[in-house]
Amino acid sequence: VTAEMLQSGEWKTAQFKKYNFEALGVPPLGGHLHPLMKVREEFRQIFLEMGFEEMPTNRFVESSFWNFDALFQPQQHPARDAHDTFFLKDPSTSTKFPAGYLERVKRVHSVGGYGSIGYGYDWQIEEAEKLILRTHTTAVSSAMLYKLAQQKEFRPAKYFSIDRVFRNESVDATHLAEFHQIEGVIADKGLTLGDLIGFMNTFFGKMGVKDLRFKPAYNPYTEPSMEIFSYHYGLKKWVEIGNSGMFRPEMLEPMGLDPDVRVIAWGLGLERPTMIKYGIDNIRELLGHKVNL
Ligand SMILES: COC[C@@H]1[C@H](c2ccc(C#Cc3ccccc3)cc2)[C@@H]2CN(C(=O)Nc3ccc(OC4CC4)cc3)C[C@@H](O)[C@@H](O)CN12
Repeated sequence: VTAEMLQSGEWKTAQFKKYNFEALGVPPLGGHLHPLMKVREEFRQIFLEMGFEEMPTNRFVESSFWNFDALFQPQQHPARDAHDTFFLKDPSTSTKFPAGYLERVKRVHSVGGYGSIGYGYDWQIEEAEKLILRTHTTAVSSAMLYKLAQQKEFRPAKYFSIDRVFRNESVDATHLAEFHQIEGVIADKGLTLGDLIGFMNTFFGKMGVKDLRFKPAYNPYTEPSMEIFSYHYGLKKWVEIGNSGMFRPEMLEPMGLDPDVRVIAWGLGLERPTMIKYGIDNIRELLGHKVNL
């Protein structure tokens, strides 16, 4: 029946075939999770079954204070300039920080403390107030550790996060201006580098990745730091699968954590394992053909 038939009255004399009530409707297309979200869920289950608590990473905008200064990353570090970081225009700053903590961060950057000589530069609050798109989820890890340090009684903690991070980098077939970072953090008294190495073997072992190798590396916020490698039998070569380290005292003690509290942490990306698992060799396929990069 059409609108014309109704208007003209033709519907009164039209011959219609018998309605077949047995006819099957068109089967609705089933939805499906995006490959990145399927792999995210696999990692989340591994963390949850190992007793980790998920961190609140549902805010992409971060202050430079929590993303860099709290992590003892100096204000003149190249990662903090507009070539690598997305700065917000409006609002451009946040000014709410815990006063005492901010003073201790300022001091440890400029004159040192807690056994450190610091960086010896004139730390500027204006730099710390700048709002950015977080460049790593470690910004949330620092806020969680600060909160842990405010507890009256220290208790060990295991946190994880899997969420988007943003870097103002040139994009190519395997790098985008944004990607997903997977991060794990374990805080306890007396943890050692051996515990970190052992835990990496256990964690990656749950994904069938064995025989890890660790290479000394540098991060502003961890000392020692190690890149993590695994032998890829398909590619017949060692591939980097993540980065790790022990958060520095210059990061932990200004928060108020006791000097004997050690925090081991590690991170990896979500895109690479997803592309390997699903045999995707161009990151554009991961984000749909519409993404003109
Ligand atoms: C700017 O790029 C950063 C991203 C991403 C990354 C790197 C470091 C961290 C970190 C950290 C960290 C360190 C110390 C303390 C806290 C966090 C997080 C993500 C991956 C890290 N990478 C990466 O994921 N590679 C990877 C991971 C897993 C994998 O297969 C699965 C095991 C089965 C295969 C490959 C290495 C490279 O892909 C690298 O080119 C891209 N990296």
